[in-house]
Amino acid sequence: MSTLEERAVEAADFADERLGVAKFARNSFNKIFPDHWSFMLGEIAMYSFVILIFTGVFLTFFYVPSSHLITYHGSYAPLRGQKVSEAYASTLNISFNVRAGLVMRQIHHWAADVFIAAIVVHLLRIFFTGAYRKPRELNWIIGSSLLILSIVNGFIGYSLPDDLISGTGIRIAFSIILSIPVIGSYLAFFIFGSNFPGTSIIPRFFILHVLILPAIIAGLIGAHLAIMWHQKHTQYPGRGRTNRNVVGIPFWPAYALQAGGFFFITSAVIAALGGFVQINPIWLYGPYIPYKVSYAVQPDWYMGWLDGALRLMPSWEAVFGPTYGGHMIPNVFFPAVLLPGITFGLIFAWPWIERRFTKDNQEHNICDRPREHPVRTSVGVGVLMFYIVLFLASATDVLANTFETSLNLVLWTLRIMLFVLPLVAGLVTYLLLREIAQIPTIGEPKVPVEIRRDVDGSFAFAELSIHETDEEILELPEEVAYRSLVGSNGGGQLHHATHQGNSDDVSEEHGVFEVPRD
Ligand code: HEM
Ligand code: HEM
Repeated sequence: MSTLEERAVEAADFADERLGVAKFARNSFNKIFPDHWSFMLGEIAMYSFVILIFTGVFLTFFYVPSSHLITYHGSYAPLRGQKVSEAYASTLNISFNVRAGLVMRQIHHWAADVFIAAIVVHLLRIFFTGAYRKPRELNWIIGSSLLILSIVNGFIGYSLPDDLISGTGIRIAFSIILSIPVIGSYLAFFIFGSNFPGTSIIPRFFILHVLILPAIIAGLIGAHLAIMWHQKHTQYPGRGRTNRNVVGIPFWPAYALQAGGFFFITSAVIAALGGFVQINPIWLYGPYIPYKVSYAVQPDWYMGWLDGALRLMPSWEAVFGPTYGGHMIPNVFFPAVLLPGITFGLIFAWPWIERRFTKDNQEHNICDRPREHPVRTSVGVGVLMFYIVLFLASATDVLANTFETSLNLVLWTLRIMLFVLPLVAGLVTYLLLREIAQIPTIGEPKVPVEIRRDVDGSFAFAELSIHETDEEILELPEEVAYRSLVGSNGGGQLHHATHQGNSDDVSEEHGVFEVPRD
């Protein structure tokens, strides 16, 4: 052994004798992970969060969290001589004077958008495959909390530059908090430290954005992954997969290298977006001045549904009659407090709502195919459509301009679509899935077809039997050697065994292992 190897072995022995790391490492390295492209969605969210931390730390070196007004003398000529906040001036400084500052800002912003998009699609994957059912309800709850915290941190993040768009967003947030019955005005003054805009909100947002919320999010992601590791991932139905086993690739080296590679791919895509696609050019919007607002002001995409709800809400002001002292609930309360409350309340409660109807209290480690659950799938599609229409509604002014029509027409069209489209989408999905269920061959393995072309140019089709293909394509021998892990939890040694080949084993899938789930 070379000296370097000797040193490495000594270091490993040192750690093992004191911390018992060898057993832990062996158990972890041998852990079996089911594999499917849709399991990468959670990973994209995780990797984007890592990118957010790296780029965010860079930004903290230069960003100044202060609403204090100064006269701008920086390198962006059109704004010279204007009164702007230090926060705005420092973000301009990051964009124009700090080396790699603009690309870091843009990567941070793109990473935030990708992060939340990945979370939402990950949630949809979990929903449509029923992966939230027993025993994974706790991870569903932690995940839903992560979604809320990430949206809030995204909103706070893009409020930090204190430009005209973000300032408008903070003003809307102030009105929303004010609208909460009884406690609204106290809460708004507590959070803002004064009437709007005040000078406290930017520094307070800063500390929430760079420390408190990321720390909570990081802790919850840790818990989320630890629970997933302990419970073992679900797997899709397929050859050899049962509710009681785990079929997949070992953590080391296959899974870890695949995941590591995927981290670099995610980083590369986000870096390319940050490098080539402009996002949030705050110098074009100008500094925040409370009495100003501009055309085509849109928040980041994940706030679009709330903005759309605010726009679509009719101008009703609910007054709770004389019995309650004639208390008026401001209009914004319904779309901006009640709607998110109901939305997230339903998301949190979904596993239990479903259980109430299905009375299903069994453990489920095999994912559902969405088509096999027409009710759940069509409810999901209908609800998704509701939020897509709300999202579209955040662009009412742009839509009216694009289609050269009146804002009122766009507003009313979207109001009607908000209730009609989800019903239609849900119903069509339900009917289609019922119809698919009638197809006799549904769920059966696809039958391979051989196409032959004759010398005269005509084609002849012949169906091959599954048996034929198994033999011809996979070349399965009678006796197949397969490796399996013995011992519980995937913690045992890898060993070889001989196994009688049958259609239900997974041994012919290269590099794939099977272990008992418990
Ligand atoms: C859930 C995680 C996070 C999200 C969704 C997020 C999102 C955002 C967004 C959208 C912006 C506006 C960027 C722009 O166009 O200027 C921003 C700004 C900022 N973020 Fe984050 N961020 C996150 C985590 C972090 C972390 C962990 C740090 C630091 C440790 C950080 C530091 C900053 C700073 C200093 C700014 C202001 C500078 C600027 O706007 O360029 N962020 N963030
Ligand atoms: C910051 C946000 C999140 C991160 C970083 C994250 C990360 C992950 C990762 C890496 C996995 C394993 C791979 C996969 O199945 O995709 C996973 C699984 C899971 N996540 Fe998330 N997740 C987040 C948010 C959510 C949300 C919003 C929900 C649902 C409301 C959720 C529910 C679950 C569940 C139930 C599992 C287990 C899935 C299974 O075994 O099939 N997660 N998460």
